[in-house]
Amino acid sequence: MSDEYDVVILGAGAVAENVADRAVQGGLTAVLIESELVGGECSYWACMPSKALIRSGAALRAAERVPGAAEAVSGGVDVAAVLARRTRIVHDWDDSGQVEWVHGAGIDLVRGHARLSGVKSVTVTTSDGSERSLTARHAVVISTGSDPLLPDIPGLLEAAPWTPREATSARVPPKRLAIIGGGVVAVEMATAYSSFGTEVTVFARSGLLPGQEDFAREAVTAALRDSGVDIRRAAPTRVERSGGEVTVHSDGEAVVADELLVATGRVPRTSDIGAETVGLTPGGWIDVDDTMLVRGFDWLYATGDVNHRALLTHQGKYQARAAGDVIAARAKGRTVDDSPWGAHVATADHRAVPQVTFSEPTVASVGLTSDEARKAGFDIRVVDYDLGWVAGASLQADDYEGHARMVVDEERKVVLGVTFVGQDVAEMLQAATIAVVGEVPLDRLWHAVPAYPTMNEVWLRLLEAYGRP
Ligand SMILES: Cc1cc2nc3c(=O)[nH]c(=O)nc-3n(C[C@H](O)[C@H](O)[C@H](O)COP(=O)(O)OP(=O)(O)OC[C@H]3O[C@@H](n4cnc5c(N)ncnc54)[C@H](O)[C@@H]3O)c2cc1C
Ligand SMILES: NC(=O)c1ccc[n+]([C@@H]2O[C@H](COP(=O)([O-])OP(=O)(O)OC[C@H]3O[C@@H](n4cnc5c(N)ncnc54)[C@H](O)[C@@H]3O)[C@@H](O)[C@H]2O)c1
Repeated sequence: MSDEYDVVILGAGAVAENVADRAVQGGLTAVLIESELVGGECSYWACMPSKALIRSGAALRAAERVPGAAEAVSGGVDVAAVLARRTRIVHDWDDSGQVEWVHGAGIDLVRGHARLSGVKSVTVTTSDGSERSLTARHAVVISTGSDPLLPDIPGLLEAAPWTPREATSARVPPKRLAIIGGGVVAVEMATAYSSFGTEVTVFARSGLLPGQEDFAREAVTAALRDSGVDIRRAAPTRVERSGGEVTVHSDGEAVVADELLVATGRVPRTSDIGAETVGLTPGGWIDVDDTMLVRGFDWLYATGDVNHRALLTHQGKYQARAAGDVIAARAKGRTVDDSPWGAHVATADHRAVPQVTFSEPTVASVGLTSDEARKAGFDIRVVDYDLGWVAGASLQADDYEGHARMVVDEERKVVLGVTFVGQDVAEMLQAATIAVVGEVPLDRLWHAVPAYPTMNEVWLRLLEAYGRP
């Protein structure tokens, strides 16, 4: 293996893999450096295992809502089978399949901890303590992801709390689980663990899913409470562990649990990457332009969680495609298209980020919420429709409950954002993303006919509710 590559990439998560792939397809050589598992957080401790923990409960409840199938449901989820499926989905935390893909794609892989060591220079410390220097001819890419944020609560660290890693890789569910945080991780893990019969208490100081439309937040909160989850709008003030039990103090009350999950956000994995050797601040998020070039550099890029643009795998991979392509274009002297929505920029990060929270009901949203659109100065009209009134939804489940909202830019008559809440709405999101990114005028959307009887007919109802422009 050479010590000089066109592109040297710190990390080999899903995002880094895509940078390398695009760079190689653009005619460059690339090496990934990984200290843990190739595939990163998403494959082994985040997106994939968390959804595996949720899916069985969702499938069971979907069956219970359809007479004819409901009668065949004779119990709750088989927890051992759910956990076994989760373990299969993460390949028992073995990355050999991903390593095979890396080699098949013509990418080199070095195992070890990578640190920047000057301009276009990276030093790798391998597991036996030896060091190896790698030099980049064109670009170095930081794709080291993020770590869980542990808030400064007295007693928290001593109580050995779970981070999302322990929650998604647990071999046995606890009888009682307390969760600090009200974001996506907290909501999804409360959904999963309550389906296992665990008694769940959530401490969410700003309520659940801040940043989402209020109707979505309320629907998820009500449904979790209905399924027995204790949701408290409070921040813990003190935590203590004694033996097998952990006590969380808040508002003069104490909640006792067997495990405590901290899901209060993320910090950048940049404290030990040699950031100081190139003038960056260790432990800080890395500020990039729309081509993922770190501001102030012409050879250093940052993609994925570490640049703090949108902490989602799909957005990170989108940034990676832009970065891999632009690195190749710059290296080969080809034309760079960095105008908005060009081939070499991640414009969608600003106003068209899709996200699905796999709760019950599921929340699928893209673009601006009504609040965000107003704050951004748009003249908007908000169009709401009850998903339960759509014929396709009434077939999907008896007494289907759900809601759809479309936020319209009145000046240009285009969709700025969409939120769906309900069972099985995740797969409906891509149409909304296309409408938002494509800035499809409403009068043209009328010609995008949804098939009958599917839940996508909500598009027709939203357009009718808006009125033909
Ligand atoms: C519980 C949970 C569920 C989630 N679910 C979803 C979801 O459903 N959908 C979604 O889109 N997003 C989800 N996310 C977010 C998603 O996991 C992240 O956005 C994504 O993993 C970021 O990818 P990345 O490649 O930037 O970082 P990572 O996946 O963290 O990859 C970084 C890699 O770099 C390696 N590394 C770090 N430092 C070094 C170093 N110095 N030297 C060598 N290697 C290094 C790490 O070992 C790691 O493999 C979830 C997050 C959590 C916590
Ligand atoms: N399905 C998905 O797309 C998915 C799933 C999981 C995670 N993710 C991503 O992973 C990232 C991390 O998720 P997350 O849920 O950890 O972070 P988050 O930033 O989404 O939510 C953190 C929450 O914790 C609350 N909080 C912070 N400190 C607190 C305290 N001391 N006491 C009580 N509450 C406190 C905040 O108010 C906030 O609601 C997010 O960016 C998310 O988008 C995505």
